[in-house]
Amino acid sequence: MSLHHLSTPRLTIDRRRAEFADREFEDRFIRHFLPERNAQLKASFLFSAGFYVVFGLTDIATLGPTVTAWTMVALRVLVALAALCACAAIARHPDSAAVSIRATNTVLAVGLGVFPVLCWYQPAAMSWNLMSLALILMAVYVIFPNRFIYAVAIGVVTSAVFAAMLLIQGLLRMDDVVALVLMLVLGNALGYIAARRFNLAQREQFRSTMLLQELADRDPLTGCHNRRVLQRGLLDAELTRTRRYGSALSVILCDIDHFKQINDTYGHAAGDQVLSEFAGLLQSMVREAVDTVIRYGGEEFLIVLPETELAGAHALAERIRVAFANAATAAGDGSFISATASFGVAAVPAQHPWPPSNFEALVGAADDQLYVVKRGGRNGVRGTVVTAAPELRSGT
Ligand SMILES: Nc1nc2c(ncn2[C@@H]2O[C@H](COP(=O)(O)OP(=O)(O)OP(=O)(O)O)[C@@H](O)[C@H]2O)c(=O)[nH]1
Repeated sequence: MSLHHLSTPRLTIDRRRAEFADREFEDRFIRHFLPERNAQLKASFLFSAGFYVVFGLTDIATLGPTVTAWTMVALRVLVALAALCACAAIARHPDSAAVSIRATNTVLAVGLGVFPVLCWYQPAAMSWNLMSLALILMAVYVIFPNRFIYAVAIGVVTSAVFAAMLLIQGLLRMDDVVALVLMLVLGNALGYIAARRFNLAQREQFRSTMLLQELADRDPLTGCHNRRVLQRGLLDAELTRTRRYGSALSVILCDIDHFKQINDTYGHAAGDQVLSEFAGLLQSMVREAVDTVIRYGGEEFLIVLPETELAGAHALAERIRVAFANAATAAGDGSFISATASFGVAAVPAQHPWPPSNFEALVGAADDQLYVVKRGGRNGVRGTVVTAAPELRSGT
Protein backbone atom coordinates (compact mmCIF):
# COMPACT_ATOMS: atom_id res chain seq x y z
CA MET A 1 0.00 0.00 0.00
CA SER A 2 1.54 3.30 -1.04
CA LEU A 3 0.53 6.34 0.95
CA HIS A 4 2.12 9.15 -0.89
CA HIS A 5 0.27 12.05 -2.42
CA LEU A 6 -1.64 11.34 -5.61
CA SER A 7 -0.12 14.11 -7.71
CA THR A 8 -1.87 15.24 -10.88
CA PRO A 9 0.77 13.83 -13.28
CA ARG A 10 0.40 10.39 -11.65
CA LEU A 11 -3.35 10.48 -12.22
CA THR A 12 -3.18 11.63 -15.82
CA ILE A 13 -4.73 9.15 -18.23
CA ASP A 14 -2.96 8.76 -21.56
CA ARG A 15 -6.12 8.66 -23.68
CA ARG A 16 -4.31 7.36 -26.76
CA ARG A 17 -3.07 4.27 -24.93
CA ALA A 18 -6.14 4.19 -22.63
CA GLU A 19 -4.00 3.73 -19.53
CA PHE A 20 -2.44 5.85 -16.77
CA ALA A 21 0.53 7.84 -18.03
CA ASP A 22 2.45 6.93 -14.86
CA ARG A 23 3.67 3.32 -15.18
CA GLU A 24 3.72 2.74 -11.43
CA PHE A 25 0.16 3.98 -11.00
CA GLU A 26 -0.96 1.87 -13.96
CA ASP A 27 0.61 -1.18 -12.27
CA ARG A 28 -1.29 -0.30 -9.10
CA PHE A 29 -4.50 -0.14 -11.11
CA ILE A 30 -3.82 -3.53 -12.72
CA ARG A 31 -2.95 -5.12 -9.36
CA HIS A 32 -6.16 -3.71 -7.88
CA PHE A 33 -8.28 -5.50 -10.48
CA LEU A 34 -6.05 -8.57 -10.82
CA PRO A 35 -8.29 -11.12 -9.01
CA GLU A 36 -11.34 -10.02 -11.02
CA ARG A 37 -9.32 -9.89 -14.23
CA ASN A 38 -7.84 -13.37 -13.68
CA ALA A 39 -11.28 -14.85 -12.97
CA GLN A 40 -12.58 -13.34 -16.24
CA LEU A 41 -9.55 -14.61 -18.12
CA LYS A 42 -9.91 -18.16 -16.82
CA ALA A 43 -13.58 -18.23 -17.81
CA SER A 44 -12.74 -16.80 -21.26
CA PHE A 45 -9.88 -19.28 -21.79
CA LEU A 46 -12.02 -22.29 -20.85
CA PHE A 47 -14.93 -21.10 -22.99
CA SER A 48 -12.75 -20.44 -26.03
CA ALA A 49 -10.83 -23.73 -25.61
CA GLY A 50 -14.13 -25.68 -25.62
CA PHE A 51 -15.45 -23.68 -28.53
CA TYR A 52 -12.29 -24.17 -30.58
CA VAL A 53 -12.30 -27.94 -30.11
CA VAL A 54 -16.05 -28.37 -30.72
CA PHE A 55 -15.70 -26.56 -34.04
CA GLY A 56 -13.36 -29.40 -35.09
CA LEU A 57 -16.59 -31.20 -36.00
CA THR A 58 -17.05 -28.73 -38.86
CA ASP A 59 -13.56 -29.61 -40.17
CA ILE A 60 -14.48 -33.30 -40.27
CA ALA A 61 -17.90 -32.52 -41.78
CA THR A 62 -16.41 -30.28 -44.50
CA LEU A 63 -13.32 -32.28 -45.38
CA GLY A 64 -14.31 -35.81 -44.31
CA PRO A 65 -12.03 -37.93 -42.07
CA THR A 66 -8.89 -36.96 -44.02
CA VAL A 67 -5.36 -36.36 -42.73
CA THR A 68 -5.89 -32.61 -43.28
CA ALA A 69 -9.09 -32.65 -41.21
CA TRP A 70 -7.44 -34.56 -38.36
CA THR A 71 -4.41 -32.22 -38.49
CA MET A 72 -6.84 -29.35 -38.08
CA VAL A 73 -8.45 -31.03 -35.10
CA ALA A 74 -4.96 -31.56 -33.63
CA LEU A 75 -4.23 -27.83 -34.11
CA ARG A 76 -7.48 -26.99 -32.36
CA VAL A 77 -6.52 -29.25 -29.45
CA LEU A 78 -3.16 -27.44 -29.33
CA VAL A 79 -4.97 -24.13 -28.88
CA ALA A 80 -7.12 -25.66 -26.13
CA LEU A 81 -3.97 -26.95 -24.41
CA ALA A 82 -2.41 -23.47 -24.60
CA ALA A 83 -5.58 -22.08 -22.97
CA LEU A 84 -5.43 -24.70 -20.21
CA CYS A 85 -1.72 -24.00 -19.58
CA ALA A 86 -2.55 -20.27 -19.37
CA CYS A 87 -5.25 -21.05 -16.76
CA ALA A 88 -2.71 -23.10 -14.77
CA ALA A 89 -0.10 -20.31 -14.97
CA ILE A 90 -2.61 -17.75 -13.69
CA ALA A 91 -3.72 -20.08 -10.90
CA ARG A 92 -0.07 -20.63 -9.90
CA HIS A 93 0.82 -16.91 -9.98
CA PRO A 94 -2.40 -15.15 -8.94
CA ASP A 95 -0.50 -12.02 -7.83
CA SER A 96 1.49 -11.49 -10.99
CA ALA A 97 0.10 -8.98 -13.49
CA ALA A 98 2.94 -9.86 -15.87
CA VAL A 99 1.92 -13.55 -15.91
CA SER A 100 -1.71 -12.57 -16.47
CA ILE A 101 -0.85 -10.36 -19.46
CA ARG A 102 1.65 -12.86 -20.89
CA ALA A 103 -0.90 -15.69 -20.60
CA THR A 104 -3.50 -13.60 -22.45
CA ASN A 105 -1.15 -12.70 -25.28
CA THR A 106 0.14 -16.27 -25.62
CA VAL A 107 -3.36 -17.75 -25.92
CA LEU A 108 -4.44 -15.05 -28.38
CA ALA A 109 -1.26 -15.49 -30.44
CA VAL A 110 -1.64 -19.30 -30.60
CA GLY A 111 -5.39 -19.17 -31.25
CA LEU A 112 -5.18 -16.46 -33.91
CA GLY A 113 -2.03 -18.01 -35.39
CA VAL A 114 -3.81 -21.33 -35.91
CA PHE A 115 -7.04 -19.83 -37.26
CA PRO A 116 -5.64 -18.69 -40.67
CA VAL A 117 -4.18 -22.19 -41.18
CA LEU A 118 -7.61 -23.74 -40.54
CA CYS A 119 -9.22 -21.27 -42.95
CA TRP A 120 -6.57 -21.78 -45.64
CA TYR A 121 -7.52 -25.44 -45.94
CA GLN A 122 -11.25 -24.70 -46.15
CA PRO A 123 -11.42 -22.15 -48.98
CA ALA A 124 -15.10 -22.95 -49.61
CA ALA A 125 -15.97 -21.78 -46.09
CA MET A 126 -13.81 -18.63 -46.27
CA SER A 127 -16.75 -16.19 -46.09
CA TRP A 128 -18.13 -17.89 -42.98
CA ASN A 129 -14.71 -18.06 -41.40
CA LEU A 130 -14.13 -14.37 -41.98
CA MET A 131 -17.46 -13.55 -40.41
CA SER A 132 -16.44 -15.67 -37.43
CA LEU A 133 -13.18 -13.72 -37.34
CA ALA A 134 -15.08 -10.44 -37.07
CA LEU A 135 -16.81 -11.86 -33.97
CA ILE A 136 -13.53 -13.23 -32.61
CA LEU A 137 -12.07 -9.74 -32.98
CA MET A 138 -14.75 -8.39 -30.65
CA ALA A 139 -13.65 -11.00 -28.09
CA VAL A 140 -10.01 -9.94 -28.52
CA TYR A 141 -10.96 -6.33 -27.81
CA VAL A 142 -13.53 -6.72 -25.05
CA ILE A 143 -13.77 -10.24 -23.63
CA PHE A 144 -10.11 -11.02 -22.87
CA PRO A 145 -8.87 -8.36 -20.42
CA ASN A 146 -5.60 -7.05 -21.86
CA ARG A 147 -3.62 -3.87 -22.29
CA PHE A 148 -5.51 -1.80 -24.85
CA ILE A 149 -2.48 -1.38 -27.13
CA TYR A 150 -1.87 -5.15 -27.19
CA ALA A 151 -5.51 -5.82 -28.10
CA VAL A 152 -5.27 -3.28 -30.95
CA ALA A 153 -1.98 -4.76 -32.20
CA ILE A 154 -3.38 -8.31 -32.15
CA GLY A 155 -6.63 -7.25 -33.86
CA VAL A 156 -4.90 -5.30 -36.62
CA VAL A 157 -2.17 -7.87 -37.32
CA THR A 158 -4.70 -10.73 -37.48
CA SER A 159 -6.93 -8.77 -39.86
CA ALA A 160 -3.94 -7.89 -42.08
CA VAL A 161 -2.93 -11.56 -42.25
CA PHE A 162 -6.45 -12.52 -43.34
CA ALA A 163 -6.67 -9.76 -45.91
CA ALA A 164 -3.33 -10.89 -47.35
CA MET A 165 -4.54 -14.49 -47.36
CA LEU A 166 -7.67 -13.57 -49.33
CA LEU A 167 -5.60 -11.77 -51.93
CA ILE A 168 -3.00 -14.55 -52.20
CA GLN A 169 -5.64 -17.28 -52.52
CA GLY A 170 -7.48 -15.25 -55.14
CA LEU A 171 -10.51 -17.54 -54.97
CA LEU A 172 -13.11 -14.92 -54.16
CA ARG A 173 -14.41 -12.23 -56.46
CA MET A 174 -12.87 -8.83 -55.83
CA ASP A 175 -16.19 -7.31 -54.63
CA ASP A 176 -16.50 -10.14 -52.05
CA VAL A 177 -12.92 -9.55 -50.93
CA VAL A 178 -13.64 -5.84 -50.50
CA ALA A 179 -16.85 -6.57 -48.54
CA LEU A 180 -15.05 -9.02 -46.26
CA VAL A 181 -12.10 -6.70 -45.67
CA LEU A 182 -14.54 -3.91 -44.83
CA MET A 183 -16.19 -6.24 -42.33
CA LEU A 184 -12.83 -6.82 -40.68
CA VAL A 185 -12.22 -3.07 -40.59
CA LEU A 186 -15.64 -2.63 -39.00
CA GLY A 187 -14.91 -5.40 -36.46
CA ASN A 188 -11.66 -3.66 -35.51
CA ALA A 189 -13.26 -0.23 -35.38
CA LEU A 190 -16.13 -1.35 -33.12
CA GLY A 191 -13.76 -3.36 -30.93
CA TYR A 192 -11.38 -0.40 -30.71
CA ILE A 193 -14.16 1.99 -29.66
CA ALA A 194 -15.66 -0.43 -27.11
CA ALA A 195 -12.31 -1.40 -25.57
CA ARG A 196 -11.08 2.20 -25.43
CA ARG A 197 -14.29 3.41 -23.78
CA PHE A 198 -14.21 0.55 -21.27
CA ASN A 199 -10.53 1.02 -20.41
CA LEU A 200 -10.93 4.78 -19.99
CA ALA A 201 -14.12 4.46 -17.90
CA GLN A 202 -12.53 1.86 -15.62
CA ARG A 203 -9.50 4.08 -15.05
CA GLU A 204 -11.60 7.19 -14.44
CA GLN A 205 -13.60 5.29 -11.83
CA PHE A 206 -10.40 3.98 -10.20
CA ARG A 207 -8.99 7.52 -10.12
CA SER A 208 -12.12 8.83 -8.35
CA THR A 209 -12.00 5.99 -5.83
CA MET A 210 -8.33 6.65 -5.10
CA LEU A 211 -8.93 10.39 -4.69
CA LEU A 212 -11.83 9.78 -2.31
CA GLN A 213 -9.74 7.32 -0.33
CA GLU A 214 -6.90 9.84 -0.23
CA LEU A 215 -9.30 12.49 1.12
CA ALA A 216 -10.69 10.09 3.72
CA ASP A 217 -7.15 9.17 4.82
CA ARG A 218 -6.03 12.77 5.34
CA ASP A 219 -6.45 15.01 8.35
CA PRO A 220 -7.97 18.27 7.05
CA LEU A 221 -6.15 20.57 9.50
CA THR A 222 -2.58 19.38 8.94
CA GLY A 223 -2.74 17.48 5.64
CA CYS A 224 -1.05 14.52 7.36
CA HIS A 225 -2.45 11.02 7.13
CA ASN A 226 -4.92 10.09 9.84
CA ARG A 227 -5.21 6.90 11.89
CA ARG A 228 -7.31 5.21 9.24
CA VAL A 229 -4.09 4.36 7.39
CA LEU A 230 -3.02 2.28 10.39
CA GLN A 231 -6.38 0.51 10.44
CA ARG A 232 -5.93 -0.14 6.73
CA GLY A 233 -2.68 -1.90 7.58
CA LEU A 234 0.13 0.53 6.68
CA LEU A 235 2.34 -0.32 9.64
CA ASP A 236 1.45 -4.01 9.60
CA ALA A 237 2.51 -4.09 5.94
CA GLU A 238 5.83 -2.45 6.89
CA LEU A 239 6.31 -5.01 9.67
CA THR A 240 5.62 -7.83 7.22
CA ARG A 241 8.31 -6.40 4.95
CA THR A 242 10.69 -6.21 7.91
CA ARG A 243 10.02 -9.86 8.79
CA ARG A 244 10.33 -11.04 5.18
CA TYR A 245 13.42 -9.08 4.11
CA GLY A 246 15.06 -8.46 7.48
CA SER A 247 15.03 -4.69 6.87
CA ALA A 248 15.04 -2.16 9.71
CA LEU A 249 11.94 -0.13 10.66
CA SER A 250 11.55 2.77 13.09
CA VAL A 251 8.71 4.89 14.35
CA ILE A 252 8.80 8.25 16.12
CA LEU A 253 5.89 9.29 18.32
CA CYS A 254 5.98 13.02 19.03
CA ASP A 255 3.80 15.27 21.09
CA ILE A 256 3.78 19.06 21.48
CA ASP A 257 4.56 20.03 25.08
CA HIS A 258 2.00 21.85 27.24
CA PHE A 259 -0.28 22.24 24.26
CA LYS A 260 -3.28 22.79 26.47
CA GLN A 261 -1.56 25.91 27.85
CA ILE A 262 -1.02 27.21 24.29
CA ASN A 263 -4.73 26.79 23.59
CA ASP A 264 -5.67 28.39 26.89
CA THR A 265 -3.27 31.33 26.44
CA TYR A 266 -3.58 32.14 22.74
CA GLY A 267 -6.89 30.54 21.79
CA HIS A 268 -7.89 27.46 19.84
CA ALA A 269 -7.24 29.03 16.41
CA ALA A 270 -3.65 29.86 17.37
CA GLY A 271 -3.32 26.31 18.72
CA ASP A 272 -4.46 25.01 15.34
CA GLN A 273 -1.83 27.21 13.69
CA VAL A 274 0.94 25.75 15.90
CA LEU A 275 -0.30 22.24 15.12
CA SER A 276 -0.28 22.74 11.39
CA GLU A 277 3.18 24.37 11.45
CA PHE A 278 4.52 21.48 13.52
CA ALA A 279 3.01 19.04 11.01
CA GLY A 280 4.52 21.02 8.11
CA LEU A 281 7.92 20.84 9.78
CA LEU A 282 7.61 17.07 10.22
CA GLN A 283 6.60 16.58 6.60
CA SER A 284 9.43 18.77 5.34
CA MET A 285 12.08 16.93 7.36
CA VAL A 286 11.22 13.32 6.51
CA ARG A 287 12.09 11.52 3.25
CA GLU A 288 9.52 12.30 0.62
CA ALA A 289 7.68 9.27 -0.80
CA VAL A 290 9.38 6.97 1.74
CA ASP A 291 8.37 8.08 5.25
CA THR A 292 4.80 8.67 6.42
CA VAL A 293 3.59 11.27 8.92
CA ILE A 294 0.33 10.39 10.67
CA ARG A 295 -1.72 12.58 12.98
CA TYR A 296 -2.03 10.02 15.72
CA GLY A 297 -3.98 12.02 18.30
CA GLY A 298 -4.89 15.68 19.00
CA GLU A 299 -1.35 17.05 19.23
CA GLU A 300 0.44 13.75 18.77
CA PHE A 301 2.07 12.59 15.52
CA LEU A 302 3.50 9.25 14.44
CA ILE A 303 6.28 9.09 11.85
CA VAL A 304 6.89 5.77 10.13
CA LEU A 305 10.45 5.37 8.83
CA PRO A 306 11.02 2.24 6.72
CA GLU A 307 14.57 0.90 6.50
CA THR A 308 15.77 3.14 9.31
CA GLU A 309 17.79 2.00 12.33
CA LEU A 310 17.42 3.45 15.82
CA ALA A 311 20.44 5.78 15.42
CA GLY A 312 19.01 7.34 12.25
CA ALA A 313 15.52 7.75 13.70
CA HIS A 314 16.94 9.19 16.93
CA ALA A 315 19.05 11.69 14.98
CA LEU A 316 16.04 12.74 12.89
CA ALA A 317 13.90 13.22 16.01
CA GLU A 318 16.65 15.34 17.55
CA ARG A 319 16.88 17.53 14.40
CA ILE A 320 13.10 18.03 14.44
CA ARG A 321 13.14 18.81 18.16
CA VAL A 322 15.81 21.52 17.72
CA ALA A 323 14.12 22.99 14.63
CA PHE A 324 10.73 23.21 16.37
CA ALA A 325 12.18 24.66 19.57
CA ASN A 326 13.89 27.39 17.49
CA ALA A 327 10.81 28.19 15.41
CA ALA A 328 7.98 30.50 16.39
CA THR A 329 4.40 30.65 15.19
CA ALA A 330 2.77 34.01 14.51
CA ALA A 331 -0.41 34.30 16.57
CA GLY A 332 -3.29 36.36 15.18
CA ASP A 333 -2.61 39.28 17.57
CA GLY A 334 0.93 39.85 16.25
CA SER A 335 2.70 37.97 19.04
CA PHE A 336 4.81 34.85 18.47
CA ILE A 337 4.25 31.47 20.07
CA SER A 338 7.25 29.32 20.95
CA ALA A 339 6.76 25.70 21.82
CA THR A 340 8.71 22.51 22.25
CA ALA A 341 7.92 18.88 21.62
CA SER A 342 8.89 15.49 23.06
CA PHE A 343 9.83 12.41 21.06
CA GLY A 344 9.73 8.66 21.70
CA VAL A 345 11.50 6.43 19.19
CA ALA A 346 11.13 2.67 18.72
CA ALA A 347 13.12 0.67 16.21
CA VAL A 348 13.17 -2.84 14.84
CA PRO A 349 16.80 -3.33 13.76
CA ALA A 350 17.73 -5.03 10.50
CA GLN A 351 17.77 -8.86 10.74
CA HIS A 352 15.94 -8.69 14.07
CA PRO A 353 15.29 -12.27 15.26
CA TRP A 354 11.87 -11.43 16.77
CA PRO A 355 10.30 -8.42 15.07
CA PRO A 356 6.92 -7.56 16.60
CA SER A 357 3.96 -9.07 14.81
CA ASN A 358 1.65 -6.05 15.11
CA PHE A 359 2.05 -2.31 15.05
CA GLU A 360 0.60 -1.82 18.53
CA ALA A 361 3.77 -3.35 20.04
CA LEU A 362 5.99 -0.96 18.07
CA VAL A 363 3.92 2.16 18.77
CA GLY A 364 3.50 1.06 22.40
CA ALA A 365 7.30 0.95 22.78
CA ALA A 366 7.61 4.47 21.30
CA ASP A 367 4.82 5.66 23.62
CA ASP A 368 6.69 4.31 26.67
CA GLN A 369 9.77 6.30 25.60
CA LEU A 370 7.67 9.43 25.05
CA TYR A 371 6.17 9.03 28.50
CA VAL A 372 9.66 8.89 30.07
CA VAL A 373 10.67 12.08 28.21
CA LYS A 374 7.50 13.86 29.38
CA ARG A 375 8.13 12.79 32.96
CA GLY A 376 11.76 13.84 32.68
CA GLY A 377 10.91 17.46 31.84
CA ARG A 378 9.83 17.31 28.11
CA ASN A 379 11.64 18.80 25.04
CA GLY A 380 13.74 15.67 24.58
CA VAL A 381 14.23 12.48 22.61
CA ARG A 382 14.46 8.94 23.89
CA GLY A 383 14.60 5.73 21.90
CA THR A 384 14.61 1.98 22.23
CA VAL A 385 15.11 -1.12 20.20
CA VAL A 386 11.99 -3.28 20.30
CA THR A 387 12.63 -6.74 21.58
CA ALA A 388 10.28 -9.70 21.73
CA ALA A 389 9.88 -9.47 25.48
CA PRO A 390 8.99 -5.96 26.73
CA GLU A 391 11.11 -6.41 29.86
CA LEU A 392 14.24 -6.79 27.66
CA ARG A 393 13.83 -3.32 26.11
CA SER A 394 16.82 -1.09 26.65
CA GLY A 395 16.54 2.70 26.67
CA THR A 396 19.11 4.97 25.01
N1 LIG B 1 -6.16 23.81 18.92
C1 LIG B 1 -6.33 22.49 18.96
N2 LIG B 1 -6.19 21.85 20.12
C2 LIG B 1 -6.32 20.51 20.15
C3 LIG B 1 -6.64 19.80 18.98
N3 LIG B 1 -6.71 18.48 19.31
C4 LIG B 1 -6.46 18.38 20.64
N4 LIG B 1 -6.23 19.63 21.18
C5 LIG B 1 -5.92 20.00 22.53
O1 LIG B 1 -4.64 19.52 22.89
C6 LIG B 1 -4.58 19.52 24.32
C7 LIG B 1 -3.77 18.35 24.80
O2 LIG B 1 -3.60 18.50 26.17
P1 LIG B 1 -2.92 17.44 27.10
O3 LIG B 1 -3.23 16.05 26.62
O4 LIG B 1 -3.25 17.77 28.50
O5 LIG B 1 -1.39 17.61 26.85
P2 LIG B 1 -0.43 18.88 26.95
O6 LIG B 1 -1.10 20.09 27.48
O7 LIG B 1 0.23 19.02 25.63
O8 LIG B 1 0.62 18.40 28.01
P3 LIG B 1 1.82 17.42 27.80
O9 LIG B 1 1.51 16.55 26.61
O10 LIG B 1 1.91 16.63 29.07
O11 LIG B 1 3.03 18.24 27.57
C8 LIG B 1 -6.01 19.50 24.81
O12 LIG B 1 -6.31 20.74 25.42
C9 LIG B 1 -6.85 19.36 23.54
O13 LIG B 1 -8.07 20.05 23.60
C10 LIG B 1 -6.80 20.51 17.77
O14 LIG B 1 -7.07 19.98 16.69
N5 LIG B 1 -6.63 21.85 17.81
